[in-house]
Amino acid sequence: MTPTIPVTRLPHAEGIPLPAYETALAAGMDLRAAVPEHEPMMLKPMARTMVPTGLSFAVPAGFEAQVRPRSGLAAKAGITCLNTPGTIDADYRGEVKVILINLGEEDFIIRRGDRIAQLVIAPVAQASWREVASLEETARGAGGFGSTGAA
Ligand SMILES: O=c1ccn([C@H]2C[C@H](O)[C@@H](COP(=O)(O)OP(=O)(O)OP(=O)(O)O)O2)c(=O)[nH]1
Ligand SMILES: [Mg+2]
Repeated sequence: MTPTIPVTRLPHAEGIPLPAYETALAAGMDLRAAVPEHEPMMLKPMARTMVPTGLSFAVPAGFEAQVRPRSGLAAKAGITCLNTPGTIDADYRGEVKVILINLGEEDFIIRRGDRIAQLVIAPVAQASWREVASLEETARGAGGFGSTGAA
């Protein structure tokens, strides 16, 4: 299924391409920084910031959008999304922002149009609770947190 997402480009995103799949079967569309041309952002080691994308969009009901890190930025510069995966609710109409943190050792510069994160559209379910006295048994039971062994 290929949902179509209504999107508005805010004035500060003028001229920045909409997020796009970079390859035929990519899962994510790269999100670009809508920072002013003359005011790149500087992210010092261990600092975090909210990077504007200049985009507001209406994710269809039954889907969510996830804001995820780009592996290249993580591997090369220690840049990641602090709240990964960021959750964009289907009823959110504000500007989508990317919360980046610099876990590397060098200052990181974010320039206008840089691809800073990626957006994955995923189906999502809303659940309701049915409170019960006890749960059905399973082989795993309460085992977790390494209960099956390390290697
Ligand atoms: O990386 C992100 C994460 C969230 N959002 C926006 C869209 C999302 O629908 C809204 C709320 O996000 P979330 O529920 O994660 O944050 P919250 O702290 O629980 O805020 P709220 O009380 O508004 O739900 O913020 C972003 O723009 N970028
Ligand atoms: Mg919330």
